[in-house]
Amino acid sequence: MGFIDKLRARWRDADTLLCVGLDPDLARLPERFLAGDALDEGEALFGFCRDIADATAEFACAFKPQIAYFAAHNGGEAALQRLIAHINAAHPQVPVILDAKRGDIGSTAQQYACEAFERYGADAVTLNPYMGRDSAQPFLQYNDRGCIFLCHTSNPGARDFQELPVDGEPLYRRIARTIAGDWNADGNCALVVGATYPRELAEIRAIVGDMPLLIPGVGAQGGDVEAVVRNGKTADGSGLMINSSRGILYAASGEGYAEAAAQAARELRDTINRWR
Ligand SMILES: O=C(O)c1cc(=O)[nH]c(=O)n1[C@@H]1O[C@H](COP(=O)(O)O)[C@@H](O)[C@H]1O
Repeated sequence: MGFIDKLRARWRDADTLLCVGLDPDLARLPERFLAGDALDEGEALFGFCRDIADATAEFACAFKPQIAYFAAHNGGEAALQRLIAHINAAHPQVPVILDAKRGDIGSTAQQYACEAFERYGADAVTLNPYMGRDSAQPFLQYNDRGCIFLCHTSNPGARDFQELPVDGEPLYRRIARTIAGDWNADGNCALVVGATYPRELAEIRAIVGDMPLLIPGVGAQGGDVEAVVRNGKTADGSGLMINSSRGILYAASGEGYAEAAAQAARELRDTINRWR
């Protein structure tokens, strides 16, 4: 089953629009992962994220590991590979989005696509559309996998370029229109829209029909869940992967970290569902 169908099945069967972000910051891991003289960074990253994934899977429509938190450390990439293999085996109904924000000339993009889909076995990957259609093509041609393009990001600097006028409309609208109308021939595209820009979210939803939207920025970045759901949902009350990373991962710092993460995930799922 392709990414978009897997996601739609998960929305329906588990009644959740919550995406659990796996951004393991070594400095914030519970004590038990940091004990001993010779810290095995890869083992710590894997063990923590496995526990979080197992505790939160029932509330998740997707998992989103952020590659930088792994690649920054010795053994981190092997840990990420093990983590995605674990999720695919233990929670095969929950799609995995590799958050890598890739984008380069075609020949290099081909290698990045191989990394995301073959090496890591991800169902989808986040991509930067800045370099244009040919930079996206190596990813798009894996038509059973999801290509999730940055459209209007959650950070303050999103305004620097993404809102500049292009032929009378802001660039983020042009990106939404081009991807929905041209790049999505195989129906495997989605867009990233920050929760911190709910007005722009409504505009983008109006352009892209029922294309799935990945929405980071609730919780730690201050995005409002009610505004996101009201402005971003599709007619059937789905269409969204609302991500929370730090708000779930670090709900507690001591031994109860997995239970606290599950509780935070359950609460956010319920809050999202209240507004659907
Ligand atoms: O593509 C992303 O996931 C992303 C896009 C964006 O515009 N803003 C954004 O915060 N993200 C990612 O979403 C996650 C947000 O984490 P929290 O703020 O801790 O929930 C991080 O992994 C970011 O890298």
